[in-house]
Amino acid sequence: MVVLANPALHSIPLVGSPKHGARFPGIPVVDLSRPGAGEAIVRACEDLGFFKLVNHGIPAELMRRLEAEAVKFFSLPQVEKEKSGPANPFGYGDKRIGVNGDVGWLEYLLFVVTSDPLSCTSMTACSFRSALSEYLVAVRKMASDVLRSMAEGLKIEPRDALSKLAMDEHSDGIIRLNHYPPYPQLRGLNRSLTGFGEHTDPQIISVLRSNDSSGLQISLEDGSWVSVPPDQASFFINVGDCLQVLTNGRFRSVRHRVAANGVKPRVSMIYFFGPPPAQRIAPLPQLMGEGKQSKYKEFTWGEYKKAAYRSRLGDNRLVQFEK
Ligand SMILES: C=C1C[C@]23C[C@@]1(O)CC[C@H]2[C@@]12CC[C@H](O)[C@@](C)(C(=O)O1)[C@H]2[C@@H]3C(=O)O
Ligand SMILES: O=C(O)CCC(=O)C(=O)O
Ligand SMILES: [Fe+2]
Repeated sequence: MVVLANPALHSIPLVGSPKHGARFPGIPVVDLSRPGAGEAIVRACEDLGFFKLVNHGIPAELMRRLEAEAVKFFSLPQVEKEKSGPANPFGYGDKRIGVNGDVGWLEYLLFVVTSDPLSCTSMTACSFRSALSEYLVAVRKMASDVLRSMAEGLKIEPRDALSKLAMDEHSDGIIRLNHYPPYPQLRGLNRSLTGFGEHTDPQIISVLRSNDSSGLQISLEDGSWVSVPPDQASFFINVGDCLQVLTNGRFRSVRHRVAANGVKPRVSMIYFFGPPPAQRIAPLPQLMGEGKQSKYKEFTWGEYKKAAYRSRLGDNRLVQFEK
């Protein structure tokens, strides 16, 4: 493993660019406004656990406003930003991800989404809070549409079987704003710095939007990595560990990572939709044929999350819950 010998970087590993697999047909694109969206979502979640969403109905202005507020925050002097930290796990974080020794070339803000989104961000400016609050409301509505459409594609009733887990008033939502700063010393090296190391997201789905800077990569079933071309007008949806369990392994919780190219800063915003802490996570009975056994032991989201927060970023967190 190559690491940059700069103590300020906490030995952040370098990553090369993935070679495009000749047989990879590209990231699936789902048009949420079209009648066949449900089937397309199911196909993408089975094949990759990941897809790009277009015609999602979220005004570009909402995304641009939140991005501009995030950029304004990340441009503050370090001492100012650190007044909102350290992330434990919520707040401002710099290079350290979680509390178990993971590091990456990024800084971030992590907030819990409460039923009153404004109260969770008392540490940020008023304009930031209102941009965030409007964004959260819009993304919630869109994620609910995506999960309903997914249920339709899976042919399960009721159609809110999935969306109600993510949209309940006690659902455990998190919003994360990531900033991967430039790193001029990388120029000419043809390498990137690990921005966010490889991992799966523990929740049901994650809804990601970024600026037009590359870096996100996903892992295919054969273990190879492919780059996701950025698209600031679209959203990217990740299947998380919970959704893999809810579908008894039919959907793939996608392994992904971010390689910080060091040239153009990347700014991303990810809304993680988790179920309520007391929610039992088990395959949906509607998806279990007669006599079919669950591949997983029973657990609640609260139990899973506790175990997840004790793990390292790259660990396979589901393995200890497999039968
Ligand atoms: C190393 C860690 C950071 C993380 C909590 C964990 O112990 C393992 C899961 C990590 C992750 C990945 C997806 C999301 O970014 C995140 C907020 C989450 O729910 O699980 C992070 C956690 C974090 O940064 O606190
Ligand atoms: O910043 C990104 O583009 C993705 C980060 C990510 O995967 C995460 O925060 O869980
Ligand atoms: Fe992630």
